[in-house]
Amino acid sequence: MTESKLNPDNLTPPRYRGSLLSAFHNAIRGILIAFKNERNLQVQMVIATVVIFAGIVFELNITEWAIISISISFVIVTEMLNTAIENTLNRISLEEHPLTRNAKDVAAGAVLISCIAAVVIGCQIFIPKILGN
Ligand SMILES: Nc1ncnc2c1ncn2[C@@H]1O[C@H](COP(=O)(O)OP(=O)(O)OP(=O)(O)O)[C@@H](O)[C@H]1O
Repeated sequence: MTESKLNPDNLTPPRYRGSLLSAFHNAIRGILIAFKNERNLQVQMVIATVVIFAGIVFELNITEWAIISISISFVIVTEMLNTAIENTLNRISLEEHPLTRNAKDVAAGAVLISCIAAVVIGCQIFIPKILGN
């Protein structure tokens, strides 16, 4: 389908429009594909599991669990968006290009910021508990 034939009020090409159920199925597929193919996501999930286990051991309160949950989700979401951006750029062209480099580096930078924030939050929550304060 050419771009000119797309309805500006609904930019999804007709052949990809589906039910709510198929949208949910596609989203689950996206999550599974990302976790299967992205080593960084697998490492982040291992770290998240350790953090959740530590949260149980140190008996985090409801607010601390909320902050930890948001931090873990933030890292996973930025990593998945980074993967989506990388895939899109690679689909457009595998040729070296400074704009592709910038786009990939900016996306990777977003992941780095989310990881640093998660580490800082983890330290703020767990260090006082480890030190027994
Ligand atoms: N087509 C390209 N043109 C220019 N630079 C590129 C291109 N593809 C990748 N790069 C550079 O190489 C880096 C790594 O890109 P790549 O697509 O291999 O990501 P990756 O190593 O799989 O990253 P991640 O670990 O986040 O999945 C990019 O951040 C960018 O600096």
